[in-house]
This record gives sequence, C-alpha cells and structure tokens, in this order.
Amino acid sequence: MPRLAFAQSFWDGYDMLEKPVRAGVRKAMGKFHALTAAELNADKGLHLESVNNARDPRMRTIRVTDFWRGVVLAPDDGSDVFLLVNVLPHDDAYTWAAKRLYSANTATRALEVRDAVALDELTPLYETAAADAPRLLFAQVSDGALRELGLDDQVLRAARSLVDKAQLEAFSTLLPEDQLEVLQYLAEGFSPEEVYRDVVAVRRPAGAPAEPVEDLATVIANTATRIRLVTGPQELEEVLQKPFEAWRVFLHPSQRRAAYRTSYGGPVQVTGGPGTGKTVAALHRVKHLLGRGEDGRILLTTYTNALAAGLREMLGLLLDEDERLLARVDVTTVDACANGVVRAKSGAAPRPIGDKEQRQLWERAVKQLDLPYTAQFLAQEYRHVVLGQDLRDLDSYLGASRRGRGTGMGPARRREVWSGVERFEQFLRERGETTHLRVCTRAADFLAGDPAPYAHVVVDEAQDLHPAQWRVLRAAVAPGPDDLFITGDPHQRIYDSRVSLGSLGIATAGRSFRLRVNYRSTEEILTWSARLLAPVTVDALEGEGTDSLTGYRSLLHGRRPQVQGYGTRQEETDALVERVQALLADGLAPHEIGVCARFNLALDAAEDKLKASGVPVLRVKGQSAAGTQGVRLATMHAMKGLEFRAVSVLDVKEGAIPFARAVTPREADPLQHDADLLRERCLLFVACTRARESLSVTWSGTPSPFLPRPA
Ligand SMILES: Nc1ncnc2c1ncn2[C@@H]1O[C@H](COP(=O)(O)OP(=O)(O)OP(=O)(O)O)[C@@H](O)[C@H]1O
Repeated sequence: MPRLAFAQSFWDGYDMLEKPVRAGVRKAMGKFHALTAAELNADKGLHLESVNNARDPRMRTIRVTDFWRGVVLAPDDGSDVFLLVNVLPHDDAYTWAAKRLYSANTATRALEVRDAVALDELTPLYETAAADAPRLLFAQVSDGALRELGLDDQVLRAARSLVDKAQLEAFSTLLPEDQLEVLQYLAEGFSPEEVYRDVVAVRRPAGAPAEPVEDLATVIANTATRIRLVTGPQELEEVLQKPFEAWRVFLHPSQRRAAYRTSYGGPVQVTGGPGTGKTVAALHRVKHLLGRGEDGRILLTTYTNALAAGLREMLGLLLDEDERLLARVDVTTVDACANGVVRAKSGAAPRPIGDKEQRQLWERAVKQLDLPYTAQFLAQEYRHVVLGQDLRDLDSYLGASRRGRGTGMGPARRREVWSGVERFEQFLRERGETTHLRVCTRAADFLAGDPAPYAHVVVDEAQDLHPAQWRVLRAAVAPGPDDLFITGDPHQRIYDSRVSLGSLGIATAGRSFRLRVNYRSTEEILTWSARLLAPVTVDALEGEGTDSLTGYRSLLHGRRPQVQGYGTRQEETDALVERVQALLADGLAPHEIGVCARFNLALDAAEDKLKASGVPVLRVKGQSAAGTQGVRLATMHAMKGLEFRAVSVLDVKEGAIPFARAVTPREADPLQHDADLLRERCLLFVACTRARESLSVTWSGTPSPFLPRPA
C-alpha cells in the first residue's frame, strides 16, 4: 500500500476550509490507505491526474469535491509516499501546481518547494536592475560557499541579482524554504560558517551519505519540520478530525534541537524575541522528558497564574490529554509552588500581601522611625538588595555589595535602612502576613533540608523571576543532568527583577540556544516594534552581558502598523470603534481582536464606546474563559502571553508611557530611574508584539517619547 504525508502548506489553509471540503479531503485521503498504487491511479472518484505544463512532472491533482482539488506530489522513483501539498478551488489548484517545483536540498537533504515560473520571470528583471547597482546583497559570499549551504543554480542566480534585504523579502514567497533561510541569515550579516551550523547542520540527517539520496520517500523522511507522515487510517482520522495546531508537530530545527536533545549536562537556556516559539520549545521539552521512561516528577512553571493556565491547556493538547503523563507534571507559578511547600511543611497557609499594602507598611515604618528615605526607596532596597541577596541580618547587609543601586550607602545609613527593614518585617509578623518573595525564601529553606521533589524543572518567561524565586527552583531539583530548562526573553522584562543566574548555582554556559524565527507576527509588525528598543541595550537572561535581537525575523508579511495621534481621547476612542468594526466586517471574530492600554482608565472609555456601538467586549483580568466571545480589553501587563490577529494599543502618550509615577526620579537613584524607564519601554514592546496580522498604536495629545520617529 502507498503511504501518505501532509506538507505544512496544506495545513496552513486546512482550518479555513468549509466542512464539505474537509470531508472531501478525508474521503480522498482514506483511499491512499485502502488502495494499491495501481488502484489509486484507476480510481474514478479520486481522479488522480497529472497537470499540464507542470514544472514538476510528479505533480498530480485529485478530486476533493465538485469545485475543489487537492494537489499531490506522486513518487516516480519506485518509492511509495504520496505527499498532499495543497487544497484549492479547481482553477487555482491547476495554476498553483503548474508553477511549483519540489526538489531535495543538497545540503539539508530536505524537500523544498519554489515558484519556479515566477523565479524564471523575475530574475532577469532584477539582474538588469542590479547591473548598475553599487553593491550587491551577497557580494561578500563566494559561489562555492553558497553552494556548500545548499543553493542550487536557479536560486544562486536569483540571489546574485539582489541588491538589498527588501528585495530578498520580495522573493521570499518564491524561494525554496531552507535556501531562503540561508540567504536571510547571510543578509543579516552571519558568516557562512555560522549559517552552516545554525541552519544546515541542524537539519541535515545524522550520517547523511556524501551523495544525496534522491528518492521521494527518503527526502520526505528528511523533512520532519515541514512534512508529517501518517502511518495508518486511525492516525489519518485523528489528524484530520482534531483542530490542527502546527506547533504540536512542525518544530523549527532550532526548536527541535533544543527541546529534543536526549540529555544535557546541566541547566539549559533558550532565548529569543517575542513569538519565536520559546513556550512551544519548553512544552516539547516536557514531552521529551516524560518520554524517557523515568517516573520522576516535572515542574513546569512560569510567572503569572494566567500564563500557567495557558501552559496547562497547551500541555494537555501536546500530550493528547494523556492523564497518566499529565499526572507527572505540576504546572504552576513559582509563587504558588513556594506557597504549597510552606503550607505543607509548616501546616499553615502563608498570607502574602500585595504591592499596595506593602507600600503602606513601608510608609508607616518611615514615619514611625522618622527615616530620611521614601517608602519607594526602602521597598526597592529590600527587594533588590536584601531579598535579592538573601541577607538575613545587619552584619550581612553592612558587608553586602549594592551593585545595580545608584546611591552610595555608608555603614551609618545602612543601619538606618536596616532598622526600617526590621520594622517592616515586624509589622508583617504582627499581622500574621508576609510577602510572596518572603514565602519563596522560606520555601527554599524548607526544600534545602529535604530530597528535591522534582526530577526536572522547566521554566517559561524566566526573564521576570526574582532571585528569591530562582532559589526555590534551584532547591526544587538536584543539580545535575537535565535539572533546569529555562526559556525567556530579556527584551520582555516587565517586572523589576535582576538576577545573575550563575551566582544562584544555575550556570548555562555552553548550553544556550537562541530562536530567531518569529511565528506569530508579520515582519512589518516586528520591524516596527523592534525599533522601540533600538535606543537601549538589555541585560542578558543569565544576568551577565547584554542581549540583542540580531537576526530576529518573521516569514509572514502584511500591512504596516497604523501609528496615529488624535486631538482628544474621545476622537481616539471613536477611531478605535471604527477600526474594530472594520476588522469585524473583514471576518475577524471578536475574540481575535485585542485592545490594550497602560491603565484601566483608558480601557474603561474604550469599553463604554465599544459596548454602546454593539460590539461585545470582555475585560481580561487574570484568566478569561477561552472561547468566550468578545473583543479582549487588557492592560499591557495582562497582555503578556496572549496573542491576537489584531491589536490596538491605546493611550500611548506622554505621561502614560512611561507612566511618570512608576519611574523613580533620577535624583533619587539614577540607575533605578534608567531601569524603570527600560521596563516601561519593554512593556510597550510586549504589548505591540502580541499582534499577529494587524497593529495600531494611537494616542491623544503628545505622543510617548518611546515611539520611533516616522522612518
Ligand atoms: N514550530 C512552530 N510551528 C508553527 N507555529 C509555531 C511554532 N512555534 C511556535 N508557533 C506559534 O507561534 C506563536 C508564538 O509561540 P510561543 O508563544 O511559543 O512564542 P514565545 O517565544 O514563547 O513568545 P513570547 O515570548 O512573545 O511569549 C504561537 O502562536 C505558536 O503556536
């Protein structure tokens, strides 16, 4: 019997197909598992036929319904795998199929597809234009190096005609996938050796023979990142019935390399810009660890309850709701985990208070002791120095380094501060209350005395964790192989945390991965959003050195973000209502639209106006039930971890972003001032990078100073 495989190009459009067409696909595909190759060719209903004037002689179409056709690549070399590559209306299917050419990449050995007709037509035009260009995009790279990286004749010629990155982008939908990625990395300034390591070597099958094997079945087997082979009728039924989410199957090689390495000698770190699939990599790592046949427990953890709820749901999907496996994983925030440890060990549930109440206690301490510091200063000193370094008495505080704090403090002043700390802690004791970070400190103490409860810990959104939280995680798993798998993006640090992972016993040197391909947003949204961060540098995830977004890019394209100021909030809100109505008229579901602002106040006005115009809305606070209809309204902080087809960021004006009250005055502490500004900037970056297809950024009055000047 022949075998059947599905290309990612087919899945991309599958969700959009109407029910009868999907039923047609299921019926047609079923025949590939039921009939022999000869019977398939003869089957009247399937009507497997070749395509006139096709660039690829293996192209066939099959009948799905009266009006829809499937496009199939049929083996002509005696191998037995048929590949479904697309499902389109009748005429489109023939046009699409005639232009496409599938080939095996000589370096990665994977199957790629190009629009051979368009490349033949366009390349000579670009060559003519390039003849007078002062510089060509790939002038620095030799033909030999390009061929080593898998470029073939047609792509090499096209590449030689390009003068800049914009032209490469214009070619991006025409070029074969792996060769395109090679060119994109080279265009970003990576050396051929780096590109070989990061793009080619990770895809090339281990032990690939020197001469490529060309039969279709082998090449398909080499393309796990874009093609799914289905082994039998039951699997076929499952993959076509269930809502299909590409991230469950088609990992980017850099995701796969990080998530599925059999074992690591110690902690691993995976970084990457927004939407590069870090969460997906973390989830697949959990799946890999569960598949190793041990019975140890796994902690999968993140920053907020809403994010943890999202992780729990995705893990269920990835593991096919297998209760036996899911029972081995605790998915929770670090704070909740610490709370559980303290509750179990002390017999009493800790009662942590929030930031606002803590500030009131600091204010009382300042007043009672008549201290020459603000409550804000003491709270920050407590967070970054005392809890950050786990200082438990005056002597340790007197001897501590205050790196990162922007004011000098001699012993006399430190004594004063310490008296404030003691008073604050006394208030907490008297009230029978505590703070989340103090719960973490206690939990780490309890854990240190016992065997570690987890065999593996997987951490998402690691950039926002405080050292006290890291101490819980460090104590929750014994140091050793596969102890910690950490994913995060330092450009999305939106809580005031500074860590040096090495000093906390979490050294990731030699075990660091970087993801660069964004799966969420269009290139237009990414490029605009990345400019928000262009004026600043951010500290690396592990706390040593800096991080950058070099090479960060998307394969998707769309409209440029709309960036627009208005005279008044009223006008801004009216424009929002119009935009949302236009998106709904375009066919977006309400829950696919997100509206966000720095403050709830700006959202209140938007909510009233949207409701008054009959648009359903839902305020996101913590978790909101998935699937509930309504345009989502959230503060920028609550946007973390979410994504929408369209996002409107409101009220991006002076005084709101950065929010003046959230920024320490420069005179009080210049370093904290800079850190606060950076955090506010990152917050805007996080909000904008939640958008998949469409982003609008608006304000009334004077725009935020963070907004890039028009290009
Ligand atoms: N290999 C993949 N194939 C298809 N889609 C993917 C893949 N990896 C990730 N995605 C999709 O890209 C989007 C972003 O993925 P994910 O949330 O894992 O990124 P992230 O790096 O954690 O993002 P952020 O840092 O912004 O939270 C999601 O919609 C996810 O389903």
